[in-house]
Amino acid sequence: MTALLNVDELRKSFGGVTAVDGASFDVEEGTVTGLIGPNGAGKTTTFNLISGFYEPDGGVISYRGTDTQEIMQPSSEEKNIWYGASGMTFGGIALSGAAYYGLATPMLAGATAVGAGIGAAVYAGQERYKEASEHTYTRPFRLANEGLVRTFQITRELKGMTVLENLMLAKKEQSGENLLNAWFRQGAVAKEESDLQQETYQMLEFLEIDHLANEEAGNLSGGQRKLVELGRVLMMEPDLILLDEPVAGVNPTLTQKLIKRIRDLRADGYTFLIVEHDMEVIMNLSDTVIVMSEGTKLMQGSPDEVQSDERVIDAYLGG
Ligand SMILES: Nc1ncnc2c1ncn2[C@@H]1O[C@H](COP(=O)(O)OP(=O)(O)OP(=O)(O)O)[C@@H](O)[C@H]1O
Repeated sequence: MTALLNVDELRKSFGGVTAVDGASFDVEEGTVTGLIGPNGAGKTTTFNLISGFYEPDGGVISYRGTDTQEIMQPSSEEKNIWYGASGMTFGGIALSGAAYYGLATPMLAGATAVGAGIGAAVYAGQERYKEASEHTYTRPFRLANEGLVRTFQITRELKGMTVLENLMLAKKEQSGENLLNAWFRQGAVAKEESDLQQETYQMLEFLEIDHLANEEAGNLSGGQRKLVELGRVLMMEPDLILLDEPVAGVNPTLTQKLIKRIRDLRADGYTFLIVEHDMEVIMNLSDTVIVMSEGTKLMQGSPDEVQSDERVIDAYLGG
Protein backbone atom coordinates (compact mmCIF):
# COMPACT_ATOMS: atom_id res chain seq x y z
CA MET A 1 0.00 0.00 0.00
CA THR A 2 1.07 3.61 -0.63
CA ALA A 3 1.14 6.21 2.12
CA LEU A 4 -1.07 9.09 1.03
CA LEU A 5 0.03 11.10 4.04
CA ASN A 6 3.31 10.83 5.87
CA VAL A 7 3.91 12.62 9.16
CA ASP A 8 7.52 12.62 10.27
CA GLU A 9 8.82 13.86 13.65
CA LEU A 10 6.15 16.55 13.90
CA ARG A 11 6.56 19.16 16.65
CA LYS A 12 4.51 22.09 17.89
CA SER A 13 4.65 24.08 21.12
CA PHE A 14 2.56 26.93 22.44
CA GLY A 15 4.68 28.99 24.81
CA GLY A 16 5.90 26.49 27.35
CA VAL A 17 3.36 23.78 26.39
CA THR A 18 4.53 21.07 24.01
CA ALA A 19 1.38 19.96 22.20
CA VAL A 20 2.97 17.69 19.57
CA ASP A 21 6.31 16.15 20.45
CA GLY A 22 7.85 14.21 17.58
CA ALA A 23 4.76 12.39 16.25
CA SER A 24 5.36 10.15 13.22
CA PHE A 25 2.79 8.09 11.32
CA ASP A 26 1.45 7.22 7.87
CA VAL A 27 -2.08 7.25 6.47
CA GLU A 28 -2.45 4.64 3.74
CA GLU A 29 -4.54 5.40 0.67
CA GLY A 30 -8.07 3.95 0.71
CA THR A 31 -8.20 3.36 4.48
CA VAL A 32 -10.02 4.77 7.45
CA THR A 33 -7.42 5.67 10.08
CA GLY A 34 -8.60 6.55 13.57
CA LEU A 35 -6.63 9.00 15.70
CA ILE A 36 -7.38 8.62 19.38
CA GLY A 37 -5.82 9.55 22.71
CA PRO A 38 -6.67 11.05 26.07
CA ASN A 39 -7.58 14.74 26.43
CA GLY A 40 -4.59 16.96 25.68
CA ALA A 41 -2.73 14.20 23.76
CA GLY A 42 -2.22 16.55 20.79
CA LYS A 43 -4.82 15.22 18.31
CA THR A 44 -6.44 18.55 17.41
CA THR A 45 -3.06 20.26 17.10
CA THR A 46 -1.92 17.45 14.79
CA PHE A 47 -5.06 17.99 12.67
CA ASN A 48 -4.39 21.72 12.53
CA LEU A 49 -0.80 21.08 11.45
CA ILE A 50 -1.75 18.56 8.75
CA SER A 51 -4.44 20.80 7.30
CA GLY A 52 -2.13 23.84 7.26
CA PHE A 53 -3.81 25.97 9.93
CA TYR A 54 -0.69 25.82 12.10
CA GLU A 55 2.95 25.93 11.03
CA PRO A 56 5.04 23.13 12.56
CA ASP A 57 8.04 24.01 14.73
CA GLY A 58 9.72 20.91 13.38
CA GLY A 59 9.16 17.82 11.28
CA VAL A 60 7.72 17.24 7.82
CA ILE A 61 4.21 16.45 6.60
CA SER A 62 4.12 14.96 3.10
CA TYR A 63 1.00 14.53 0.99
CA ARG A 64 1.45 12.25 -2.02
CA GLY A 65 5.19 12.49 -1.38
CA THR A 66 5.35 16.31 -1.46
CA ASP A 67 6.04 18.48 1.58
CA THR A 68 2.76 20.27 2.36
CA GLN A 69 4.69 23.48 3.09
CA GLU A 70 5.68 23.41 -0.58
CA ILE A 71 2.08 22.74 -1.72
CA MET A 72 0.89 25.77 0.27
CA GLN A 73 3.32 28.21 -1.37
CA PRO A 74 1.71 30.78 -3.69
CA SER A 75 1.71 29.55 -7.32
CA SER A 76 4.08 31.06 -9.90
CA GLU A 77 1.00 32.55 -11.60
CA GLU A 78 0.19 34.49 -8.42
CA LYS A 79 3.80 35.63 -8.09
CA ASN A 80 3.77 36.88 -11.70
CA ILE A 81 0.79 39.08 -10.84
CA TRP A 82 2.68 40.62 -7.90
CA TYR A 83 5.86 41.23 -9.90
CA GLY A 84 3.92 42.54 -12.92
CA ALA A 85 2.19 45.11 -10.73
CA SER A 86 5.47 46.17 -9.12
CA GLY A 87 7.13 46.53 -12.55
CA MET A 88 4.26 48.70 -13.83
CA THR A 89 4.46 50.97 -10.83
CA PHE A 90 8.20 51.48 -10.85
CA GLY A 91 8.16 51.94 -14.64
CA GLY A 92 5.49 54.62 -14.26
CA ILE A 93 7.37 56.37 -11.49
CA ALA A 94 10.63 56.34 -13.48
CA LEU A 95 8.86 57.76 -16.54
CA SER A 96 7.16 60.53 -14.62
CA GLY A 97 10.47 61.37 -12.95
CA ALA A 98 12.17 61.64 -16.35
CA ALA A 99 9.34 63.81 -17.71
CA TYR A 100 9.47 66.08 -14.66
CA TYR A 101 13.16 66.80 -15.15
CA GLY A 102 12.50 68.36 -18.51
CA LEU A 103 12.93 65.42 -20.85
CA ALA A 104 9.41 66.04 -22.17
CA THR A 105 6.68 68.65 -22.20
CA PRO A 106 4.75 69.55 -19.01
CA MET A 107 1.70 67.76 -20.49
CA LEU A 108 3.66 64.53 -20.78
CA ALA A 109 4.87 65.01 -17.22
CA GLY A 110 1.24 65.35 -16.09
CA ALA A 111 0.13 62.24 -18.04
CA THR A 112 2.99 60.10 -16.76
CA ALA A 113 2.41 61.30 -13.22
CA VAL A 114 -1.23 60.13 -13.53
CA GLY A 115 0.06 56.84 -14.98
CA ALA A 116 2.39 56.42 -12.03
CA GLY A 117 -0.49 57.20 -9.66
CA ILE A 118 -2.65 54.48 -11.25
CA GLY A 119 0.33 52.11 -11.18
CA ALA A 120 0.86 52.81 -7.50
CA ALA A 121 -2.83 52.14 -6.76
CA VAL A 122 -2.68 48.82 -8.68
CA TYR A 123 0.50 47.98 -6.80
CA ALA A 124 -1.15 48.71 -3.45
CA GLY A 125 -4.08 46.46 -4.43
CA GLN A 126 -1.72 43.68 -5.50
CA GLU A 127 0.26 44.01 -2.28
CA ARG A 128 -2.97 43.44 -0.37
CA TYR A 129 -3.67 40.43 -2.61
CA LYS A 130 -0.14 39.17 -1.96
CA GLU A 131 -0.62 39.56 1.77
CA ALA A 132 -3.97 37.74 1.61
CA SER A 133 -2.58 34.89 -0.50
CA GLU A 134 0.25 34.35 1.97
CA HIS A 135 -2.12 34.54 4.93
CA THR A 136 -2.54 31.56 7.24
CA TYR A 137 -6.18 31.22 6.25
CA THR A 138 -5.47 31.16 2.51
CA ARG A 139 -2.73 28.56 2.58
CA PRO A 140 -4.97 25.63 3.63
CA PHE A 141 -7.13 26.24 0.53
CA ARG A 142 -4.16 25.27 -1.63
CA LEU A 143 -4.04 21.95 0.19
CA ALA A 144 -7.79 21.58 -0.26
CA ASN A 145 -7.38 22.16 -3.99
CA GLU A 146 -4.88 19.29 -4.01
CA GLY A 147 -7.45 17.05 -2.32
CA LEU A 148 -6.57 17.27 1.37
CA VAL A 149 -9.67 18.65 3.07
CA ARG A 150 -10.53 19.12 6.69
CA THR A 151 -14.16 19.58 7.69
CA PHE A 152 -13.84 23.19 8.78
CA GLN A 153 -11.37 23.99 6.02
CA ILE A 154 -14.28 25.40 4.11
CA THR A 155 -16.52 28.17 5.43
CA ARG A 156 -18.77 26.71 8.07
CA GLU A 157 -22.33 26.24 6.94
CA LEU A 158 -24.11 29.52 6.40
CA LYS A 159 -27.20 29.61 8.54
CA GLY A 160 -29.25 31.96 6.35
CA MET A 161 -28.70 29.83 3.24
CA THR A 162 -30.43 26.62 2.25
CA VAL A 163 -28.75 23.23 2.40
CA LEU A 164 -28.64 23.16 -1.42
CA GLU A 165 -26.96 26.58 -1.57
CA ASN A 166 -24.45 25.59 1.11
CA LEU A 167 -23.23 22.61 -0.91
CA MET A 168 -23.19 24.54 -4.18
CA LEU A 169 -21.13 27.28 -2.56
CA ALA A 170 -18.52 24.81 -1.28
CA LYS A 171 -17.91 23.69 -4.85
CA LYS A 172 -17.75 27.26 -6.13
CA GLU A 173 -15.26 28.25 -3.44
CA GLN A 174 -13.07 25.42 -4.59
CA SER A 175 -13.27 26.25 -8.28
CA GLY A 176 -12.34 29.84 -7.42
CA GLU A 177 -15.38 31.26 -9.17
CA ASN A 178 -14.94 34.96 -9.73
CA LEU A 179 -16.81 37.98 -10.98
CA LEU A 180 -14.93 38.11 -14.27
CA ASN A 181 -16.31 34.68 -15.14
CA ALA A 182 -19.81 35.83 -14.33
CA TRP A 183 -19.43 38.85 -16.66
CA PHE A 184 -17.61 37.36 -19.61
CA ARG A 185 -18.92 33.81 -19.74
CA GLN A 186 -22.57 34.25 -18.87
CA GLY A 187 -23.89 31.42 -21.10
CA ALA A 188 -21.30 28.93 -19.91
CA VAL A 189 -21.83 30.00 -16.29
CA ALA A 190 -25.60 29.37 -16.55
CA LYS A 191 -24.96 25.85 -17.90
CA GLU A 192 -22.42 25.16 -15.16
CA GLU A 193 -24.93 26.40 -12.58
CA SER A 194 -27.57 23.90 -13.71
CA ASP A 195 -25.01 21.05 -13.88
CA LEU A 196 -23.84 21.99 -10.40
CA GLN A 197 -27.41 21.99 -9.08
CA GLN A 198 -27.91 18.50 -10.47
CA GLU A 199 -24.62 17.29 -8.97
CA THR A 200 -25.61 18.80 -5.63
CA TYR A 201 -28.99 17.01 -5.64
CA GLN A 202 -27.18 13.73 -6.29
CA MET A 203 -24.93 14.39 -3.31
CA LEU A 204 -27.93 15.20 -1.11
CA GLU A 205 -29.59 11.94 -2.22
CA PHE A 206 -26.42 10.00 -1.42
CA LEU A 207 -26.40 11.49 2.08
CA GLU A 208 -30.20 10.96 2.31
CA ILE A 209 -30.83 14.60 3.09
CA ASP A 210 -32.39 15.58 -0.23
CA HIS A 211 -35.66 16.29 1.59
CA LEU A 212 -33.78 19.10 3.37
CA ALA A 213 -32.50 20.74 0.14
CA ASN A 214 -34.55 23.91 0.60
CA GLU A 215 -34.32 24.05 4.38
CA GLU A 216 -32.28 26.88 5.90
CA ALA A 217 -29.08 25.47 7.41
CA GLY A 218 -29.81 27.39 10.64
CA ASN A 219 -32.90 25.20 11.25
CA LEU A 220 -31.07 21.85 11.12
CA SER A 221 -30.30 19.54 14.03
CA GLY A 222 -26.66 18.94 15.04
CA GLY A 223 -26.62 15.58 13.26
CA GLN A 224 -28.13 16.97 10.07
CA ARG A 225 -25.47 19.70 10.12
CA LYS A 226 -22.73 17.07 10.30
CA LEU A 227 -24.17 15.46 7.16
CA VAL A 228 -24.28 18.85 5.44
CA GLU A 229 -20.67 19.42 6.51
CA LEU A 230 -19.68 16.05 5.02
CA GLY A 231 -21.60 16.97 1.85
CA ARG A 232 -19.73 20.27 1.61
CA VAL A 233 -16.40 18.48 1.98
CA LEU A 234 -17.34 15.91 -0.69
CA MET A 235 -18.34 18.66 -3.12
CA MET A 236 -14.66 19.72 -3.05
CA GLU A 237 -13.70 16.34 -4.57
CA PRO A 238 -11.19 15.42 -1.88
CA ASP A 239 -8.89 12.38 -1.71
CA LEU A 240 -8.03 12.62 1.98
CA ILE A 241 -10.75 13.76 4.37
CA LEU A 242 -9.89 14.80 7.92
CA LEU A 243 -12.94 14.46 10.14
CA ASP A 244 -12.88 16.06 13.57
CA GLU A 245 -15.34 14.28 15.90
CA PRO A 246 -17.91 13.52 13.20
CA VAL A 247 -20.48 11.98 15.54
CA ALA A 248 -20.15 14.30 18.56
CA GLY A 249 -23.66 15.43 19.50
CA VAL A 250 -25.28 13.30 16.79
CA ASN A 251 -28.24 11.06 17.66
CA PRO A 252 -27.83 7.27 17.26
CA THR A 253 -29.89 7.03 14.04
CA LEU A 254 -27.91 9.72 12.27
CA THR A 255 -24.66 8.31 13.68
CA GLN A 256 -25.44 5.00 11.97
CA LYS A 257 -26.19 6.87 8.75
CA LEU A 258 -22.88 8.73 8.94
CA ILE A 259 -20.96 5.51 9.62
CA LYS A 260 -22.60 3.86 6.64
CA ARG A 261 -21.79 6.78 4.36
CA ILE A 262 -18.14 6.85 5.48
CA ARG A 263 -17.91 3.11 4.75
CA ASP A 264 -19.47 3.59 1.28
CA LEU A 265 -17.01 6.38 0.55
CA ARG A 266 -14.07 4.30 1.72
CA ALA A 267 -15.23 1.52 -0.63
CA ASP A 268 -15.16 4.14 -3.42
CA GLY A 269 -11.48 4.85 -2.66
CA TYR A 270 -11.68 7.85 -0.35
CA THR A 271 -9.20 8.01 2.53
CA PHE A 272 -10.18 9.19 6.00
CA LEU A 273 -8.28 10.32 9.07
CA ILE A 274 -10.74 10.62 11.95
CA VAL A 275 -10.42 12.05 15.45
CA GLU A 276 -13.29 10.72 17.53
CA HIS A 277 -13.90 10.23 21.24
CA ASP A 278 -16.67 7.64 20.71
CA MET A 279 -14.61 4.43 20.95
CA GLU A 280 -17.37 2.19 19.61
CA VAL A 281 -17.61 4.28 16.45
CA ILE A 282 -13.85 4.51 15.94
CA MET A 283 -13.27 0.79 16.50
CA ASN A 284 -16.16 -0.01 14.18
CA LEU A 285 -15.00 2.21 11.37
CA SER A 286 -11.21 2.13 11.38
CA ASP A 287 -8.86 -0.17 9.49
CA THR A 288 -6.04 1.04 11.69
CA VAL A 289 -5.96 3.12 14.86
CA ILE A 290 -3.18 5.50 15.92
CA VAL A 291 -3.01 6.18 19.63
CA MET A 292 -1.47 9.48 20.69
CA SER A 293 -0.30 10.30 24.18
CA GLU A 294 1.66 13.34 25.35
CA GLY A 295 2.18 14.63 21.84
CA THR A 296 3.58 11.49 20.30
CA LYS A 297 2.40 8.19 18.81
CA LEU A 298 2.03 5.67 21.56
CA MET A 299 1.14 2.81 19.23
CA GLN A 300 -0.66 1.92 16.01
CA GLY A 301 -2.56 -1.24 15.21
CA SER A 302 -5.86 -2.86 14.29
CA PRO A 303 -8.85 -1.98 16.51
CA ASP A 304 -8.43 -5.37 18.28
CA GLU A 305 -4.72 -4.84 18.90
CA VAL A 306 -5.26 -1.34 20.23
CA GLN A 307 -8.08 -2.32 22.58
CA SER A 308 -6.04 -5.06 24.20
CA ASP A 309 -2.76 -3.12 24.49
CA GLU A 310 -1.64 -2.50 28.07
CA ARG A 311 -0.04 0.87 27.21
CA VAL A 312 -3.30 2.10 25.72
CA ILE A 313 -5.30 0.94 28.71
CA ASP A 314 -2.80 2.71 31.00
CA ALA A 315 -2.83 5.93 28.96
CA TYR A 316 -6.61 6.09 29.14
CA LEU A 317 -7.30 4.69 32.59
CA GLY A 318 -4.05 4.99 34.51
CA GLY A 319 -3.29 8.48 33.17
N1 LIG B 1 -3.59 27.39 20.92
C1 LIG B 1 -3.06 26.82 22.01
N2 LIG B 1 -2.42 27.57 22.94
C2 LIG B 1 -1.86 27.02 24.04
N3 LIG B 1 -1.91 25.70 24.32
C3 LIG B 1 -2.56 24.90 23.44
C4 LIG B 1 -3.16 25.42 22.26
N4 LIG B 1 -3.73 24.38 21.57
C5 LIG B 1 -3.47 23.28 22.30
N5 LIG B 1 -2.78 23.59 23.41
C6 LIG B 1 -2.31 22.64 24.44
O1 LIG B 1 -1.65 21.60 23.76
C7 LIG B 1 -1.96 20.33 24.33
C8 LIG B 1 -2.59 19.43 23.27
O2 LIG B 1 -3.87 19.95 22.94
P1 LIG B 1 -4.80 19.33 21.82
O3 LIG B 1 -6.04 20.17 21.77
O4 LIG B 1 -4.04 19.18 20.56
O5 LIG B 1 -5.12 17.90 22.41
P2 LIG B 1 -6.31 16.89 22.03
O6 LIG B 1 -5.70 15.53 22.04
O7 LIG B 1 -6.98 17.31 20.79
O8 LIG B 1 -7.28 17.06 23.28
P3 LIG B 1 -8.89 16.87 23.33
O9 LIG B 1 -9.15 15.42 23.15
O10 LIG B 1 -9.22 17.33 24.72
O11 LIG B 1 -9.49 17.72 22.27
C9 LIG B 1 -2.88 20.62 25.51
O12 LIG B 1 -2.08 20.69 26.67
C10 LIG B 1 -3.46 21.97 25.19
O13 LIG B 1 -3.81 22.67 26.36
